[in-house]
Amino acid sequence: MKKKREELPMASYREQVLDLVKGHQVVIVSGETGCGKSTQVPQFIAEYLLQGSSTVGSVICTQPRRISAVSIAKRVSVEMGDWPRSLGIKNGMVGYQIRLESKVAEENVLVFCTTGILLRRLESDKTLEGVTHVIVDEVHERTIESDFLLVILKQLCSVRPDLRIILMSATVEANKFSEYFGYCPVITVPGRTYPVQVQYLEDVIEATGNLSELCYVTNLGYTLEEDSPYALRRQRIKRDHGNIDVSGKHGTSRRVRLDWFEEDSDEDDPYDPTRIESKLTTVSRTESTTPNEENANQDDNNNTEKQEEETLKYSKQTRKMIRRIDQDRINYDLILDLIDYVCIRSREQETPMSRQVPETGAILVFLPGMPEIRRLYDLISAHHVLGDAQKFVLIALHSTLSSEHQEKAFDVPPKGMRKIVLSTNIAETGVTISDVTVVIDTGMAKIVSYDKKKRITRLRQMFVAKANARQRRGRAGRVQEGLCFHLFTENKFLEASNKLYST
Ligand SMILES: Nc1ncnc2c1ncn2[C@@H]1O[C@H](COP(=O)(O)OP(=O)(O)OP(=O)(O)O)[C@@H](O)[C@H]1O
Repeated sequence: MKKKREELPMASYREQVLDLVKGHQVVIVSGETGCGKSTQVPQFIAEYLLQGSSTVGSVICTQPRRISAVSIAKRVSVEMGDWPRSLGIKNGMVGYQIRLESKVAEENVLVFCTTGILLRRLESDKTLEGVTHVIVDEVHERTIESDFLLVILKQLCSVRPDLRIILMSATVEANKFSEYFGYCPVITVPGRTYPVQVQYLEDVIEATGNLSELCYVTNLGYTLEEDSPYALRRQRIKRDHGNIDVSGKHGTSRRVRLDWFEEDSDEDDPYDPTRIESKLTTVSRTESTTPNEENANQDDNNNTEKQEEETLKYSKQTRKMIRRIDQDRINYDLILDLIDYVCIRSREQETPMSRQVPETGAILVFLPGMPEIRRLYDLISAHHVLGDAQKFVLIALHSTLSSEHQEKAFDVPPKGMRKIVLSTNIAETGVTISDVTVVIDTGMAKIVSYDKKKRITRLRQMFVAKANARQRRGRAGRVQEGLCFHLFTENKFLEASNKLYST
């Protein structure tokens, strides 16, 4: 455990963090995913307080979600050497507090809580008596609560000059927060994750559909019939010839507009081999970027040429399927087939794809919301093999479920059993489900948006931004190497917005 801590990129920034915190009232730690900011920075401060001659002081670390507050508290408690199950007890160093659940003792030097809990405390304890350090994690998510907390903390700075505030953020937007806090110092820490093999929809279909021509049949066998609910309705294409003059009786003439609708053909045009490829590779590059996103875009640009070449390798059948498939719908048949392939059929084959599939470890499926989780849960439970509760542990992860239920996602099942976690974007950041080796990403999320006309906020199902898709795939490589299936095409990924939405 100690060695693992030392290997995290954050470990070599310990002294720098502590020195800056001593010298400045507000410090920003901007770390890439997996650098260890959520688990390490709170420990650095807590350990510093414990080593000090004075016994006064405590650290509060806020998390945007209940699940991350609890899971990080548990991890940190173990890393700090607390006895098992000593969270929130008198002899323990670490505690946590979330809605309806408080495991905190006065003696705890480090307490994790949700942003809402700290806001509630500030109503009655305006100066945060006894607290010497407040750490606000994932500030880049920009929720109303976290923004509001920053406003209050900024005011508190002048009342409590001894209070130290540490804001932790992904690399995007760190400078904005620094500006808000009078250009306070920012420490930037590189990330660390294990390699994750990425398969897009076209790879999945190529490997599952029509490879007998290429001599390696995978037998996943996913095909999409034209009348499938997951198939696109035939597109109607508007043909417009503009205004034309039409002559009438007695030498009169009239100007009319000539336009009509034609049904788009589902067939690949044999005389125009570039037709499908060009549709598959046309990428809009007009999005605006922030400096921090430029690296990501550079990667995308470098990939474009390679991608154009690679697109040619997909068979006619795959290209036809990609054209037919409706990527805006959750394809439950394909997800079920893929889980079945990962857990069962890939073991029986020797193909390039099956060799990449990890034989053990948990499968994490990203879905947009509770109705979708419920539907897939029912389908898996009714499956002739995956529904066997002796071999598969099925867990739903959603913010409305109790923390007791959410915690089951972190338990590693006994040998021989495989865990399948169906989650919304709450598993996208902040939490580490240590045994995940395979991620299946539908690319969809439900996002709170404000309807100006109706003046209401509502949940809209949207395609995720590039950064979110990267974040999701990274969940397969937190603790070991992994594999990610994105159930959308590489082009859809490249066309996705650069802007990170908040989870
Ligand atoms: N419960 C756990 N079990 C095993 N390893 C863990 C656990 N929690 C964290 N780790 C290890 O510590 C690393 C850092 O985790 P941490 O949550 O601190 O990262 P982070 O930089 O805050 O990233 P993110 O913001 O993406 O969550 C993980 O990548 C993982 O290797």
